[in-house]
Amino acid sequence: MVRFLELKGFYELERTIGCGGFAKVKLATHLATGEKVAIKIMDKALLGADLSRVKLEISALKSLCHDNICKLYEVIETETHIFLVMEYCSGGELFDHIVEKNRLTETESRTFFRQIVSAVAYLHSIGYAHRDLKPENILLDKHQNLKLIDFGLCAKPAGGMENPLFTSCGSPTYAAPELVQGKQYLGTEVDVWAMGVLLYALLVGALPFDDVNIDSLYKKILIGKYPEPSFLSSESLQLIRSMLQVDPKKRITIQEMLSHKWITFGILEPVQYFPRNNKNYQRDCIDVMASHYNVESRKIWQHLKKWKYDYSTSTYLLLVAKKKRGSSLKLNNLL
Ligand SMILES: COc1cc(O)cc(Nc2ccc(C(=O)Nc3ccccc3)c(OCCC[NH3+])c2)c1
Repeated sequence: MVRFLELKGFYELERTIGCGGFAKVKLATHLATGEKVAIKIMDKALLGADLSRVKLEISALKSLCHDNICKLYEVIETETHIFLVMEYCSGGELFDHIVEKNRLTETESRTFFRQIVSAVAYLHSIGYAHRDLKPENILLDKHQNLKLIDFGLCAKPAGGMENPLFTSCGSPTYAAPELVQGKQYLGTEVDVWAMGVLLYALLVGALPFDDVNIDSLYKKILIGKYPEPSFLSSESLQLIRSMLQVDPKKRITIQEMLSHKWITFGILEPVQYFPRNNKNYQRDCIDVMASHYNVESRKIWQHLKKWKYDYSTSTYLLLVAKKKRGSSLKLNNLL
C-alpha cells in the first residue's frame, strides 16, 4: 500500500471501506486518542476540474455541526493528495439495513426519517442543499443514529437558496422531475423530492420509480405515478404524496414537514434542527491537551479558536466524542 508519510505517527490506515470516482475511504486510527476515524483520500492528479468542487465540500463541511451529519475532524493537504479525516460510522449504510429487514415498521421509519428531516432542515437553514440524498449516503453509527455523508455535490447558490441551480447531479433514481428535465431548480425542492423517495424506500422496501432503462425511468419520474401498497397508513401515504409532487411549487417544504402529523405522531413535538451549541469549549478536554503537550490551557484554547482543522482540531473533537461516550480522557504519546 502506498505509504503516506504525512500521516505517519498521527494516523494508522486500515482497510478500505468505500471507493468512489476520485476518492477512496479508508478506516484509520487517530493515534493520539486511539479513536477510529474514516479518511477520504483524494488524488489531486485524478481530481482535475473537480478540485474546486472538493474545496466547496470542505468549506461546507467546516461549517456543518449537527448530530446527524458526519463530522469533519481534520483536513490534510499535500503536494499530491487531500485527506479528509471524518467521523467513523460503524453501522454501515441505511440501505443495507432496509434490505436485510425487507421494509421497516412505521415507528422505525419515523425514528430514522425524523433524523434525516432534522439534518436536511439544518442544512437548508444555513443555505446548503445536499442534492445527492440516497440511502447509500446515509450511514448509521453504532447507536443507530443516522449520519448524512458525501457532500461532494452539495450546493450553496450565490445569493442564497432562492436562486436556482442548473447542474444536473446525483443519481437519476432519486432525481426530481425538474432536475431530469434539465430545468432550473431549487436545491431545497430537489432535496425534498429525494427525501420522498427515501421515505418510500423505508416504508415499502422498494423504490417508487425504478427501471433498468434510463428513458423509461425518466418517464415514470415525470409522470410521478408509483405503486401505493395497501399496508401504508393514510398519514404516511399523504406525506409521501406531498413530497413526490411533480410540480415543485406544489411540493411540501421542509419547514412544513417539521410538524407534519405523520412525523410528529406519538412524539407530539416538531423535529428540532438547530445544531447543538457545542461552541462552548469543553474545559476538561482542553486541560488534557494542555498537560499532554505541556503548554498552558489558554494557549490550546487560542489555537483551537482558529478552527484550522489540523491535528489539534481532530484531537480536541475526538476527546469531546470520547467524553460524550463516557470513555476516559487520555492521550497517547506519539512516537
Ligand atoms: C461529511 O461526511 C462525509 C463526506 C464525504 O465526502 C464522504 C464521507 N464518507 C464516509 C465517511 C465515513 C464512512 C464510514 O465510516 N464508513 C463505514 C465505517 C465502518 C463500517 C462501515 C462503513 C464512509 O463509509 C464509506 C462506505 C459507505 N458506503 C464514508 C463522509
